[in-house]
Amino acid sequence: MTIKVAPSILAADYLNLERDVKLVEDAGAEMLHIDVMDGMFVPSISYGPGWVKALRPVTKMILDVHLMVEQPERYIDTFAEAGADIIGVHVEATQHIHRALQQIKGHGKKAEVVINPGTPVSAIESVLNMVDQVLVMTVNPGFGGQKFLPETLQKIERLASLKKSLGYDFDIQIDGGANDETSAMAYKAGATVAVAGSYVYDKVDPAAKIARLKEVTTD
Ligand SMILES: O=C(CO)[C@H](O)[C@H](O)COP(=O)(O)O
Repeated sequence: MTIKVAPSILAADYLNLERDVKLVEDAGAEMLHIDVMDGMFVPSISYGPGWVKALRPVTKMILDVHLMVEQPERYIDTFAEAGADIIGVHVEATQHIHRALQQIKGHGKKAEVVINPGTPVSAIESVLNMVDQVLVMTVNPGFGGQKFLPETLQKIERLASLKKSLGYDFDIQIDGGANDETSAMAYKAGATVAVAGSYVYDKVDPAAKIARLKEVTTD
């Protein structure tokens, strides 16, 4: 067993996106992480469903769409139709998290709930039975290249323990500041997927970085 790797295109070269996507796919990444930011829920603005639609035919990787937007239920249908496989919604961004997750599942897509560093696991306990993935933000969302917050490890441990005791089957994903050291710690705590942006794409040899993430998390 190793951690699954989800490179974030936030750190890729947008003018050579197809090349950067194929590079990580060939290196064994299982998912492609697409950070959608609305300039409201988070300060940055990134991309919309057109990007998902453009990416769908160029890769077989799972398209993992992380909606960092206010009232994400307004956009779930559009991203599902664009070709997302997993759609993630923040519990902090909607008054109706249960309905938003139902909406995702209604499209036959995998449903993900996301919590910010300041949000406790208790805020999502009542929906854990209906999700395919829980994303624990390991930085405050909005920007790539931040430092991993080690206090989030306790939440990963708590989720792993709930998953075991309640017999659930969701993935536990980390996002923010993932590198070989922090991914190894998160894997030990129970994380099963690492989103990695700047670690994979910022310097030379993304393929070697992915291999390294797998190496440090091999049981
Ligand atoms: O969700 C995000 C930002 O809100 C990014 O996916 C995340 O920050 C990954 O970037 P890095 O690996 O460079 O920290």
